[in-house]
Amino acid sequence: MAAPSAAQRIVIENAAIATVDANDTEYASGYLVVADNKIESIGAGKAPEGLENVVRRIDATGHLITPGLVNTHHHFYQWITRGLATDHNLFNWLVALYPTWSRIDESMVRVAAQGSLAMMARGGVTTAMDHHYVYPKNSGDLSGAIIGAASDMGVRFTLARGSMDMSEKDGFLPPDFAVETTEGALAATEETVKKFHDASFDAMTQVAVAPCSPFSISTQLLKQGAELARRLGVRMHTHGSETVEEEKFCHELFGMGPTDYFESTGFLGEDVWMAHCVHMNDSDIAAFARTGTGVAHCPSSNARLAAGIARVPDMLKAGVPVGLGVDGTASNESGELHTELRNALLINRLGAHREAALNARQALRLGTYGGAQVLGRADNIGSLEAGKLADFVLWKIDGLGHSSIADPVTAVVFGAAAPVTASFVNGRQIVENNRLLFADEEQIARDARAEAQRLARITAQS
Ligand SMILES: Nc1nc2[nH]c(O)nc2c(=O)[nH]1
Repeated sequence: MAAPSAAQRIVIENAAIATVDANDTEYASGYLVVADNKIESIGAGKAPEGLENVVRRIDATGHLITPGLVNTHHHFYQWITRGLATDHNLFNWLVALYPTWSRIDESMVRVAAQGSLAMMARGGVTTAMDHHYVYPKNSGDLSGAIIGAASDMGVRFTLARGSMDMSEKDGFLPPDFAVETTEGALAATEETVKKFHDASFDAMTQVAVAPCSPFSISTQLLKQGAELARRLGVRMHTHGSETVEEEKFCHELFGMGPTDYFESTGFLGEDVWMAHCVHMNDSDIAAFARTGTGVAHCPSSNARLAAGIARVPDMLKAGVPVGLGVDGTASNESGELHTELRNALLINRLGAHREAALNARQALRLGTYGGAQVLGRADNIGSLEAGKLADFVLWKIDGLGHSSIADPVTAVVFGAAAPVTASFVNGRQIVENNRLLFADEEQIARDARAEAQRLARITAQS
């Protein structure tokens, strides 16, 4: 029998390190040793001597190393419908955009996924997710195109296979032509999980069951979606409590608020994370804490759509797992996650808790470990600890934007978006000096423009 090949090591030294472990351990000058796709050791000072099979040494002087950022809510297809309906609230924004979104096809979705992923990855995202809920008839293999784009770029990825089965004719929001049948959506979701979901420790692709929102889905889809997810052992995701209009809709149709409605369908639990959660009262937050339901906090999108300010400090105090989300880029045109750390901190300080709402380290935790928690991956990513997967970022903090800020974490969270000198996923470098190593940004930009124009033309002709 052939001897197992020895692990290949990468040694990184002389960096400030924020591990985001349970004790928030930090090193003013430390080292990180990667062996194959895992962190082998991490600590203060220089790396241990005598390591074998060291294939690369990096002198990270002038950098902060953090866990890779984890994005917990997005809609990639919206990359080709950015900058539209810019002065709308959620409901009239959705009504304005559904007719365009209902005309997407596989080629458009592939390019939109590449654009969304590229924008995040070059800014330090190592784990991404896409809540894709628009599946027009005969539009091709949309889920396959999205997953292929993430895999090509080397980004760890969760596809939340979304669905909508209720429309205007039922008194719901989407136009009739934009929705699937309940049975069709459930069958396609099951097929997607069986084809793509990987449950292993170092999985690069996972799939979640993700009916869209209370005003676009039936109670049956929520209940059967929850049953399906639990039968297959995968996570569940949806939008909830985003706006006052949604709250009113739920009270009028279901006789209760969104959180009680979700709980009545089985759609709360440790295996669920929900986007937005802006309009939550004390009992809603307590229900999330009691059931272990996670939250994807999307501060920029909530501001763009005038939704409100989520009560993140109260959620954290109650023990609710909270991560950060870019949200779709039709409601957050920047498409970056690293700026959401700063926006989460600043926007939450406009709420009841003022300057005590969040600090820099809590913001970093939301964007890393918190994200890993809500995606169900806190055992393998989200903090820098021996045995965890080697997903991490080297932020350059000795340049113009940051060198005069003494504290490295404050520099990265409060300061301008810090340049990413290197980003690693699963022990493999995917970004160097803010450039993607496995994608051509200029080509993606050209393709995205062409596909955005093609979609606008098709919509105008329909
Ligand atoms: N911010 C967003 N909220 C949503 N609700 C829903 O049903 N779709 C969306 C969306 O695309 N963005």
